[in-house]
Amino acid sequence: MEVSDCYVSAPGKAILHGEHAVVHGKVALAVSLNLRTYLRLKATTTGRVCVNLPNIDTFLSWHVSELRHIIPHSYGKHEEVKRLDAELVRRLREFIGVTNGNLDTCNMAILSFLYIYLSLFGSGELPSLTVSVWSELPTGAGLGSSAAYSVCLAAALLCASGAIPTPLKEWDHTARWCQEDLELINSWAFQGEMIIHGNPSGVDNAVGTWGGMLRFLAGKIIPLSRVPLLRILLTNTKVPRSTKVLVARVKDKINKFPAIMTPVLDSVDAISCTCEKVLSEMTSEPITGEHYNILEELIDINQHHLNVMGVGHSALDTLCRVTMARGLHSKLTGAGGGGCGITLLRPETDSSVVQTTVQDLKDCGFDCWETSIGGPGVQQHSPLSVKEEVLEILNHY
Ligand SMILES: Nc1ncnc2c1ncn2[C@@H]1O[C@H](COP(=O)(O)OP(=O)(O)O)[C@@H](O)[C@H]1O
Ligand SMILES: C[C@@](O)(CCOP(=O)(O)O)CC(=O)O
Ligand SMILES: [Mg+2]
Repeated sequence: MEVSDCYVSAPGKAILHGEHAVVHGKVALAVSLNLRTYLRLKATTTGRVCVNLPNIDTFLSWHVSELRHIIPHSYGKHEEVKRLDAELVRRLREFIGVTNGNLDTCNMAILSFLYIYLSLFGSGELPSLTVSVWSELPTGAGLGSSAAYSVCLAAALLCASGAIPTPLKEWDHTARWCQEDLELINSWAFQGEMIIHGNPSGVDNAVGTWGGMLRFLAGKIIPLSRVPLLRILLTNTKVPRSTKVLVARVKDKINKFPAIMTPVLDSVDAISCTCEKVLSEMTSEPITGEHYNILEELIDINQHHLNVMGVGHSALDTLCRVTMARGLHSKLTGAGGGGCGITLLRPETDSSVVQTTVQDLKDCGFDCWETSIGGPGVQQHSPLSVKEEVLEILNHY
């Protein structure tokens, strides 16, 4: 089978409000970041499928005949599926040697690659190819690296299978797919997220697919086109954590104390809705200090709620305390339990205040940088439009 080579990329995300609550049917507001995951898919004639994941030190390859044995008998073509094929997952776990349900970083990444690859190609000839991925995002830190990875896999493998076209024309540097193709990419990326997260809401892969800022509620995605330019500081506490474990922890808490936890989730929902309303007002009337005061209060209240849900961490408390000492408000973003937090900067926040805050946070051992938000969703690239340092890594394999 002939597959065409391609480069694709997808952005990471920050959740402004609604993480965890969104898994339980509440509203989340999320925005894409200017940090991206890049993937190169190269057709080969070696008869092998090679996966190079330098961020997580994983380099594996199999002969297509080995992979052929994994596919359940009487396997039909899976063009669009909402649920995981449990039999395929079971066989894949057996193949990579994980039977106890405990998946580490490498196994989760490989399982989601093989799942999408075999689902898309399993009913026909398995193509020989090499997939290499490099990300600017920290892995497992709350910025949606799993979703950016899954979106890239879905886009590249769907193109390779011919299910969607490669949108890049000869003269283009970057190109995006039509709405229908994006929906297909998003639904396959969601499958990857199901393997990595267990029970994902779908908000992360939606941001990775469409980019920009969006409101997400029970699978319904509404892009927010009228939003003010927000200045945000991102801090990575570097405390490792797993989204899957944290999502399961919140679920246990809700099951244990439903009467206590339900109002907390409802309150987070109201925070997201209030935030959305304020952001919209900020685009239709002159921005005032009061708008920012409300945004800051919402951040503080939500951070308390996330602590109540059991997804805080002392490093995140340190982040909140250190920034508060400079008059800045922070909350965790993503699954919490460590990982990253966001700090809202006011338009009038002096660059000297930003600099000293960044230094204070670095002195705590954290990574910290001001970020720009709202970058494009999944894209196909010509090699010319991939940053040289990224291209060098992807072309190394
Ligand atoms: N660049 C990458 N290369 C390979 N796998 C990745 C990459 N980025 C993320 N992953 C996969 O996603 C997992 C992290 O997902 P998760 O715990 O949801 O954290 P995050 O907040 O970054 O999405 C990793 O364990 C790995 O399996
Ligand atoms: C906690 C959650 O709301 C977001 C998880 O984001 P991340 O994987 O930590 O980047 C889970 C989800 O929405 O699926
Ligand atoms: Mg994730």
